[in-house]
Amino acid sequence: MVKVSILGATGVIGKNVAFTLARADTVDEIVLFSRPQSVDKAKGETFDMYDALAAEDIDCRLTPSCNYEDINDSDIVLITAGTPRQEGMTRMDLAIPNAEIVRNYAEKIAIHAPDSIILIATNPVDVMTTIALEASGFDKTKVIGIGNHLDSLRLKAYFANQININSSEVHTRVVGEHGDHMVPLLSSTTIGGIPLKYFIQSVDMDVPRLIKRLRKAGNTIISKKGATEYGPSYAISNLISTIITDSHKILTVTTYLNGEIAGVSGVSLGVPVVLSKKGIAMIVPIHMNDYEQKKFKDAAEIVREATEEVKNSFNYH
Ligand SMILES: NC(=O)c1ccc[n+]([C@@H]2O[C@H](COP(=O)([O-])OP(=O)(O)OC[C@H]3O[C@@H](n4cnc5c(N)ncnc54)[C@H](O)[C@@H]3O)[C@@H](O)[C@H]2O)c1
Repeated sequence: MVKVSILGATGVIGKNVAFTLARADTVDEIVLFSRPQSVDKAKGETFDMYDALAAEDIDCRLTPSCNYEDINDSDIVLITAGTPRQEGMTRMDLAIPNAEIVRNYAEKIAIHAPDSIILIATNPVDVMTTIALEASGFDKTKVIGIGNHLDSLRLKAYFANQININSSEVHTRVVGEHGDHMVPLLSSTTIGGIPLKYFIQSVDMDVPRLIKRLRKAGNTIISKKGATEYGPSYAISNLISTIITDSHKILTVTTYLNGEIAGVSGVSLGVPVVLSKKGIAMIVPIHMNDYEQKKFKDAAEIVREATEEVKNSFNYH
């Protein structure tokens, strides 16, 4: 029996993750948790999803709820509740109000689903990962932010499209902050097993332009359709399926660092990890060139400052 609860399930990301996960048919129950004022909407979402699942003969239980008891015994609890980013806003503009929501939910998860793995999508996700870690009191291997997984998927797709090859041939990662200070690891990117620096000598590829596009990807989508939807939802359900199936894939997520990468400590950042049904089985020791390492450390300082600012704001309430 595999149970996943989604806190913020009536939102764009929450409901899309619920539907994507249900369709993947790897979960027995999904709790669509919302505030009392939104629970009727959560009910409507489940009715609509059941109709779609009937067409595919999928028997996944969908539980709309505003009652914390319903998240009891969840294997994974995903937090997507929060204010979404509007055009022109940085993820940091959302930090303080969203931290209150994440802190409250993390405390409730610790009471009702103490053996679960917590996933956080709410932005700024690197800051929220530390907030959830401290509020839940969980081991750091069990509190995971949806950091740079989506950024890494985007970059992989850009490279593949640019040279018209299957995306499975591209191995690339984005680490650091999920935001303006993301660090694409070009030095360790390979295409068909060949390091990028050799590959770009024989194909026409404007890498700086691709990186610029990557940094603006979220804002570009928000400016054109109001919200990011399919990309983050598929990235999140992909992470959940990797954990549930214990498939030990290496994916890039946000985790609290204790000096494992570039000596960075006391802050949550996106790094590649091995994911198992226990959470983070291992942080993968990445090699960065001097430029990437400097940018990674810069990102660490920026996220650390924002995390401190958010934590200090708690004292005023
Ligand atoms: N990490 C990523 O890759 C990524 C990608 C996309 C979105 N996000 C983030 O995920 C979050 C949700 O995005 P969305 O597009 O689904 O937003 P949305 O506005 O569609 O949904 C937000 C949800 O949070 C709930 N909510 C709002 N205020 C609340 C409060 N005070 N207490 C409890 N619940 C509250 C709403 O009812 C709704 O269910 C945002 O913070 C967004 O920035 C992260």
